[in-house]
Amino acid sequence: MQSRPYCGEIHVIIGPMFAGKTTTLLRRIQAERSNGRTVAIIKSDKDTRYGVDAVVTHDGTRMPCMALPALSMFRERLGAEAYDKLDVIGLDGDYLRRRFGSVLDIIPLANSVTKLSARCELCGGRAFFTLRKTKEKQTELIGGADVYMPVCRQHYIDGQIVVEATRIVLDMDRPLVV
Ligand SMILES: Nc1ncnc2c1ncn2[C@@H]1O[C@H](COP(=O)(O)OP(=O)(O)O)[C@@H](O)[C@H]1O
Ligand SMILES: Cc1cn([C@H]2C[C@H](O)[C@@H](COP(=O)(O)O)O2)c(=O)[nH]c1=O
Repeated sequence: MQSRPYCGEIHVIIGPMFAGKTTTLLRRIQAERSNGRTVAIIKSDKDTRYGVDAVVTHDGTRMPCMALPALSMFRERLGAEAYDKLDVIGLDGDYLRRRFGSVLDIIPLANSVTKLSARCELCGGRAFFTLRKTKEKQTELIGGADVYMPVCRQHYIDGQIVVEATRIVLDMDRPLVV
């Protein structure tokens, strides 16, 4: 009797910044390696925050990785047969709580989805969202605690009002260019 081909697993971890997505991933990798498995680590080459060729947590734990311009290139680099278990991590929402990147597209294909929370920097409660502290408006803005903070629902709403008011005031102070 022919055995069925192994068809792999996909596990997704989402959540706001500082929720421990990278920490969880690095722990899983460590556990897989301890079990004698070979693990490839891939990240977007846009993420240059704490180094180009390493995945780094916000508290400084790091592991070397391959940085690719598009994550879908991992098939070209490693071969479609090279993996049987895929752990994917990413932000589910941007600073305006809109879907971010393509991690949500993988959910219908996944075996498991874990949404982590961080600690709200304003009240210590569970933080589900990422607040941008600066006035930049573009969706993609690489940064860490200098630009972003995790917040609970209440402080997200309060924070958006404060950030928007600050933006208006700063824009009023800008010299008029004619
Ligand atoms: N407000 C916060 N809530 C939770 N963790 C925080 C916060 N600020 C800093 N950290 C640090 O960030 C670490 C999580 O970082 P990391 O795993 O890189 O998160 P993620 O990949 O989800 O952004 C925590 O272990 C903690 O040391
Ligand atoms: C909310 C938000 C985040 N980003 C960027 C900022 C960081 O470089 C990454 C998230 O990294 P983490 O490992 O989850 O901490 O994404 C962005 O470009 N736009 C946003 O709205």
